[in-house]
Amino acid sequence: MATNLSTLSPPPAHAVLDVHGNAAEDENQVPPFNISPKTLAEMVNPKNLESLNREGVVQLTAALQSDLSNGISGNEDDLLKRTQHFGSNKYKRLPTKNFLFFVLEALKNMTSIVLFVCALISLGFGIYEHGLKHGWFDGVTNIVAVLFVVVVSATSRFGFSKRLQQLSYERADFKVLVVRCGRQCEVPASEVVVGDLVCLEVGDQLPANGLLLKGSLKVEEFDVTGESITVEVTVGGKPFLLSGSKVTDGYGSMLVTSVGMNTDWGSTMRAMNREPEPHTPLQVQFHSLASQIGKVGLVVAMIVFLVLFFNSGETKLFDMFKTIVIFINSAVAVVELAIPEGLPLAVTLTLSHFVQKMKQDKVMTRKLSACERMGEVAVICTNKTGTLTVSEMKVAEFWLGKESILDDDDGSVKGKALELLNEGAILNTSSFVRGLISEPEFCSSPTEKQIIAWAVSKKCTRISEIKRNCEVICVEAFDSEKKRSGVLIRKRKEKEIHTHWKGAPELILAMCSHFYDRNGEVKFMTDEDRKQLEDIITGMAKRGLRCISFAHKRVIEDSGQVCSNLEENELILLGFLGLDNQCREGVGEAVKLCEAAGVKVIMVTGDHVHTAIAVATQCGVLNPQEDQYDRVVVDGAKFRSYSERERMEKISGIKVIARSSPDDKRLLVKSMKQRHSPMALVGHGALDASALHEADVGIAKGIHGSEVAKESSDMIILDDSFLSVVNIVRRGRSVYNNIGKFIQFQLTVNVAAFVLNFIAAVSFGQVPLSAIQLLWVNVIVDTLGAVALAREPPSDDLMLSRPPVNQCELLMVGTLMWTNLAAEVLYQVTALLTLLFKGTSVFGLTENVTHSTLSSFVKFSIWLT
Ligand SMILES: Nc1ncnc2c1ncn2[C@@H]1O[C@H](COP(=O)(O)OP(=O)(O)OP(=O)(O)O)[C@@H](O)[C@H]1O
Ligand SMILES: [Ca+2]
Repeated sequence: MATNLSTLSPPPAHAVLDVHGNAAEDENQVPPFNISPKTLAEMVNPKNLESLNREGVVQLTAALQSDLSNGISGNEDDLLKRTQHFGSNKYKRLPTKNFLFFVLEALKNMTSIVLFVCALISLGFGIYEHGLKHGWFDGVTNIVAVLFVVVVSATSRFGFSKRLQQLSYERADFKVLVVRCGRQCEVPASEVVVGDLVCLEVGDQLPANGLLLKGSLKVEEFDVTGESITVEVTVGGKPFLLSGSKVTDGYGSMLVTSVGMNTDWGSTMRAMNREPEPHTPLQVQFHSLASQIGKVGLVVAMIVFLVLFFNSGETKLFDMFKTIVIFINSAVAVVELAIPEGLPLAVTLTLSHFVQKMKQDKVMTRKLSACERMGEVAVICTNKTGTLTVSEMKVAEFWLGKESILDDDDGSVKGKALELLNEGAILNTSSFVRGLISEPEFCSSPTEKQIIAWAVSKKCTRISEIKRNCEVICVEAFDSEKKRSGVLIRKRKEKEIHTHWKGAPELILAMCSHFYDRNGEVKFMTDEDRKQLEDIITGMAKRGLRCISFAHKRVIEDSGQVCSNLEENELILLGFLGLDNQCREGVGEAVKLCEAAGVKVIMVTGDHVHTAIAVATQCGVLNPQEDQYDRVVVDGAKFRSYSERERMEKISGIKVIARSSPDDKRLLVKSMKQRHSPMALVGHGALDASALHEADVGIAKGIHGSEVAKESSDMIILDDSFLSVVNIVRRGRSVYNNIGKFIQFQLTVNVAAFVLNFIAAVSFGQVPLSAIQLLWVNVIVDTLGAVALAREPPSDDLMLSRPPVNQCELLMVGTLMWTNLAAEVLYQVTALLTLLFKGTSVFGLTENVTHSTLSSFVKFSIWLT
């Protein structure tokens, strides 16, 4: 999109209008704002142009005690005053569920209720039979035991819900670039106040409602139904910007007019908060497994009850009733133990532990189910710059036309070529300077940062001077799709207008008809020249460099009217920069580890094919001995042109996609889905958002990722490193591993206790493990066991020579596990039954036999953990 800045009447730098004549006399007396939050809110949403025109942007800025170029003063008093008057950019959240909620939840459980009622009845019997003094004991112990169980289970669930809450707090806050007191600084979105100037570029998310002051943008808004619509926002047209929208093109700055609950986004967020976190697939499966087992348990419990009842031979009504209560108690306990509620809980705990651990490893989890899916991932698709390689680049080569220029012979370059190149480098960028003028710090993509730093290092360049002399009329922002950026500038001193382009070298070269030579002369580009220039580009790429090409053209002013579009033909080539980008330390090993673990790594990069091959070889993604490049490396354009069938055929071989556009990532995700290979995708740009969203696990980069990409992702790697991705895979596998172990443990205990009680009841007419005892075992198994297993750290052999986890396999749990389980149960039941039936004769046990049975059983269970 070409953005025309010339048509906008530039607002005065300092608005001195005192609209309300309300000057502060006393320094300490905070002058109030004479405009209400309500008026402001209603001006922007619904987009009320009339009311805005009545007020006027300049006057409005002044009324908000802000400045069109310097922003608000931003000191503590100022910020406080603003939040007091206009509110803060925070959203009221639903009160968190308190502990009592979880206690009630646990009490609502059918088993708890039955046991509680049984305990009450047994208290009644006790007192009736033995009098208050001696009869209360049994009943009260039972009641206390039930309550204790309830409290323990409520505590663990309460803790988990708090952790999840914390997670969503962190998620909602992102960094925003604002101008305060003339300086650009990053603040969390929640600290943006009314009156702030916010700088916006492609990929940003709007933190509040406001008005566009400079530049022009395309934003993606959400209408009431949640559909996204693209809206053009211009200063002269409709300058309204709504909180929560995403910037898809252009750049500019906005004045914040409403924050927090005064924006629509506020209500959206509130609605979002209300939705409970949906269960992950594993949790859902285990819930249904638990309830199915519960049903089986119920049937068996009925049988146990009937057997017990008919064996008891009670005839007196009172005794019969009493026995029934005891039996119901036992039967319920059997069911309780049979139900593996521990399974869903174990998954929940394992996942929450995962989230915590990942946070320590600089990974933020936005979606719980992603933790599970990471264990299944068979393909990791990653970009190159900053993930496989370090994020800093270095200018390694500089070519002026066909001549390579070494650092120390700058002086030998004649003419204006170098000056023009520097101009292009400094003005043709969306980056901004942060910090003090004396120690500038550039904030932008690694590429732009390096280009500017290189230009600044040239003796003849002074940023401030160039910026003062040149006015930017029109811009075309860089994105991965277009792979180039351009500006139209007016030089005030020389009264000249120039177009500057920079971008991927083949693209720029194709737009050029002339080039500069070392003597500063402009020469026509013959076919032979063109061929030589192409060879230079290929040569740089083969040395592993990212190549950026620069071109310019002087535009003839046609009756004083400058066209607002950037010219794309007959440009003069200025030169090439080659940026060196080293691999990250340890990436080679990490890629190897993935290979050993059966996870394929695909590198998708916007760079030249040869650059991609060179870097991929360095990082170990390509193996120069084995790989035939024509099979494993594919150009983005070619990949896009494949028919669906062709793509499916070739995709298993592809390891590198070069000169890719964001669309390729989406195609890749789609094809992998069709092949049922779970994939994780690492992305950063705003245009990667849909691919990130569609991938099984979308991973956004924390440092160089755009807000939109982060918003669409499942996880964010805060250090941008590929090593973190591998780390998540390892943890994801450990989730399955721990859960697998837990299933085995829980089922063994359940089945053993179940069988034991059943056999004893049928043949003995009595259950060895009483209801309360079983309840204890249940707590230990379900809760403590889950906690213990969830914390098991991942080991390296989870990665080595092991294929990715397959979810179906886990649940059918392999034959090995069933044999293990059967053997374990058989062993336990035999041992315990021997103890129970023959305890007195064989081991000479005289004590309460059931007591030792219980303790042996508990020991078995704990030992299993
Ligand atoms: N800021 C920029 N201005 C102009 N051209 C650029 C800029 N950044 C990159 N390029 C050119 O565009 C090409 C693709 O860059 P792009 O940023 O799209 O890659 P990418 O998809 O992010 O790849 P990677 O995985 O390596 O990060 C580069 O090879 C370079 O020639
Ligand atoms: Ca249970």
